[in-house]
Amino acid sequence: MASSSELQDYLSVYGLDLQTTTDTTKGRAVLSTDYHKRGTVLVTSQPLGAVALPSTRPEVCNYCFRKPSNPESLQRCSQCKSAYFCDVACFKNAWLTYHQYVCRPASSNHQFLGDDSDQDALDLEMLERVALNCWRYNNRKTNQQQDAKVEEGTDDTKQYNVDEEGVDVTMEAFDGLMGHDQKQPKHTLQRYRRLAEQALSQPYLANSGLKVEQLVQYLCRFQCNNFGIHDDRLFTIGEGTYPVASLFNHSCRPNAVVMFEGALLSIVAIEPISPDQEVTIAYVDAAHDRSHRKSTLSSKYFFDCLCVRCVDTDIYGQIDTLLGKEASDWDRAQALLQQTRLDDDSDTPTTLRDRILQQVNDWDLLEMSRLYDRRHDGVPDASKPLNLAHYTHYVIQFFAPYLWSSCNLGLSFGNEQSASSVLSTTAPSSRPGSPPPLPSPPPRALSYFDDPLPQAARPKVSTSYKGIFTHLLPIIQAYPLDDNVVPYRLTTLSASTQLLYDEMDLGHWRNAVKLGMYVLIQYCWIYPPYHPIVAQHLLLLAKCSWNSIIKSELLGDGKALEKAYERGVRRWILLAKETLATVVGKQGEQWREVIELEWIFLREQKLKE
Ligand SMILES: C[S@@+](CC[C@H](N)C(=O)[O-])C[C@H]1O[C@@H](n2cnc3c(N)ncnc32)[C@H](O)[C@@H]1O
Repeated sequence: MASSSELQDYLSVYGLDLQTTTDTTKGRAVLSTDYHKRGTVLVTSQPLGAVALPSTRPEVCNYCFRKPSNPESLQRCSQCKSAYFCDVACFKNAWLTYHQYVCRPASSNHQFLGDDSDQDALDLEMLERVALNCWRYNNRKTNQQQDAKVEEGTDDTKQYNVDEEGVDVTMEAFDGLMGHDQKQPKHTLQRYRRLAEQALSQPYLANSGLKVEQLVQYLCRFQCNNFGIHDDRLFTIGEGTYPVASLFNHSCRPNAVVMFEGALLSIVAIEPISPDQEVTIAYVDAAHDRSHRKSTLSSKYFFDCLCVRCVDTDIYGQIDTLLGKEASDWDRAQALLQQTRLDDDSDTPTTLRDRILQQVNDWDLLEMSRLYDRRHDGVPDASKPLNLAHYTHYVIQFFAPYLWSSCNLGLSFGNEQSASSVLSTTAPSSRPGSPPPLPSPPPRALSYFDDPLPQAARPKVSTSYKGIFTHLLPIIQAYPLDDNVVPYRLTTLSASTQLLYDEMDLGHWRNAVKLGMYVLIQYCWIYPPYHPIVAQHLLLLAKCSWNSIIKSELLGDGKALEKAYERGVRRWILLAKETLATVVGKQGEQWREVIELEWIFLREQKLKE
């Protein structure tokens, strides 16, 4: 067994410390010992076991979990016909570590069958993989101890590099994980016992000496600790046991996020973190209502969340009141979206989707921009329900300066500091992988604004989240509401997000821009500005705005509208570049896309001059 300092040594290299709290439910907490900039990779974590979701198997390398842009380039195992690999090297590594044990001829292959919702199949596969690794590790340790006895006087120096996560570190972290075995419901333990017996019936585990109780304990740990593995678009592609990453506690307003490069997990700071501050990640999506978050955290992780967002009196806590109850709203939204339109002759939209779409179709972007322009004193008409268009344009006046100042782009009226120069200083140097050779347009071009929004924007209120919230909450809550489409409710957000993707699929780019702006506002309430979901959404907005320019040119919509989209493209690209570079990194597809879009956009602007 590794001495307890090996894990601590590993964490200390990253400026982190694992401390035991006085709260027995909480257990340990990871505290920072240094000042960490936003974007810093706080720690990396290797999987003890990782399984791809059945639906993603033909697209993901079964060993390294990379997802090539062309899935056809993956090579399929000729025996089981269900595992795909980047190349021979990945196949060999997989074969040596686990695939030789789990690979069965396609005709007898039960394990890989099933769909993503077949939790038993996923749990069983993960259990077998982790059990195999634990068994091999224990064997190796026993052999090493015997060898050490024979070679008396052997040097007892460490066998690992402290800055690399050796297997000793992974195993020490795994051994200490909480499983809340005593709190698991009886039926769950019965299910785990059945899975454990099934795993031990496999020929390669039958003689491992592992016991059913031990495997039941592993399964309890999986429930409270495992991660969904996502690709760089944040789509879940698999599940992994990452013992080192599992040391981090939860907050609904976290200061760090989990990112993946293939199967390698990184914990990345999304806010500056000071010494003695706890590093937290989110176990559940913050875009859920408080009762949903709390019940998931309580049933799956066995704790009552008392984070800053879940504490009533705090400003973040009040956000949940604004977003509304999700359980009923969410169900209603889904039901309404599914509901087919019964009366096709009627002009009155009958589904939530139709109502939102009608508001989006009626939404005059130019008129709204003028009404809520800094030169006018536009506030929504208090006698009418607050619709999506008025809500979005009114609130974005507050959130645009907030995003700008949070992202520290240094753009303001009379301040021509180049965004790229700021980018180069804020981009993390610790991130692996070098940027691809991409065109680099003149930096001043994008940061030059023909209108000096947003820092000079009206209304002049604080650009802090708290300031905006305190100012806006009583105002937007004072408006009468159309019960069917309440702009700030989670129900409306979820329905609008689906509609946004549908409109993009249909090439309705101008509607997509409007919906995208609305969704951005809701994200600003819910996520910190450097959250990867926000970064990804900014890129989407930039793309929709660019496509709207093309469409406007084709349809001859007029210069004013084109200008509005151009301003949008500039802003969203700048923000997307900054946030992507910081939290997602410059090695992925999204970085390439934003740089290419910037290049095309600036070339077009030059041609127009
Ligand atoms: C992934 S582990 C986190 C590391 C854990 N604290 C440890 O010592 O191993 C998840 C467990 O930590 C505890 N936990 C995590 N976040 C918490 C929080 N915000 N409040 C209370 N307990 C928390 C719960 O017991 C949960 O089941």
